[in-house]
Amino acid sequence: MLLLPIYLASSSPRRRELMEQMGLRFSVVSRPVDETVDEKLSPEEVVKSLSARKALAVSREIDRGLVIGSDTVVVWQGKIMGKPVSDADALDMLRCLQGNEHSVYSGLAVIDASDGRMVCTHERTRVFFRPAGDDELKLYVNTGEPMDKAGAYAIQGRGAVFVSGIEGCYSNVVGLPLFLLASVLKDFGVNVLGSDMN
Ligand SMILES: Cc1cn([C@H]2C[C@H](O)[C@@H](COP(=O)(O)OP(=O)(O)OP(=O)(O)O)O2)c(=O)[nH]c1=O
Repeated sequence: MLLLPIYLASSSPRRRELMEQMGLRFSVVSRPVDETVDEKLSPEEVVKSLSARKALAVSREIDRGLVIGSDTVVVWQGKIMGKPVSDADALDMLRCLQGNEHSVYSGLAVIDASDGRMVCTHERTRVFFRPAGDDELKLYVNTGEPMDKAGAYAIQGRGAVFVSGIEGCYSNVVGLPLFLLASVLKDFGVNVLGSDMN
């Protein structure tokens, strides 16, 4: 039987590493998408909509295979934070997050390119930051790590020094909820732990 190719529709090195952690054979194919969203959408609607757009942009170009798209945002007191646009923006985000709890939402869209069937879902993780002063936050911004991360931190990097705890899925915070991905892939006939592994 021909194995179904799997495509990760993402330019994120974190998502690629998380996919590798699952032992899946896959290709990375990322296409630019319009990331503007209606401000009235809830966080889960935002991440699901953007995940679907990313996966669709790739699935349109192929005849066969499963395409995975994902999007991650940080939500603090109802405010959706994407990636910071400047160091000052990163510092503003971190000032909000320190000493507080926030949620990380990741969307997950999987499309079977052969028939267009799509499963689109999301996961939420609560994250708790200890209090931190401006001196420390500025030092962190100066590392450069916050710049391509939603909410201006990386739990898998030095940003971990601020994280006093989480409730929920860890890989969801890094950018791809792996237990959810495994469960959705099963719906499409791919068993991550099974002998039919790609
Ligand atoms: C909160 C958090 C986010 N992130 C990252 C994951 C995502 O790469 C990024 C959120 O940006 P996204 O827009 O979700 O993804 P991306 O632009 O990096 O990649 P693509 O759209 O091509 O898939 O933030 C971390 O790496 N660690 C964290 O702790």
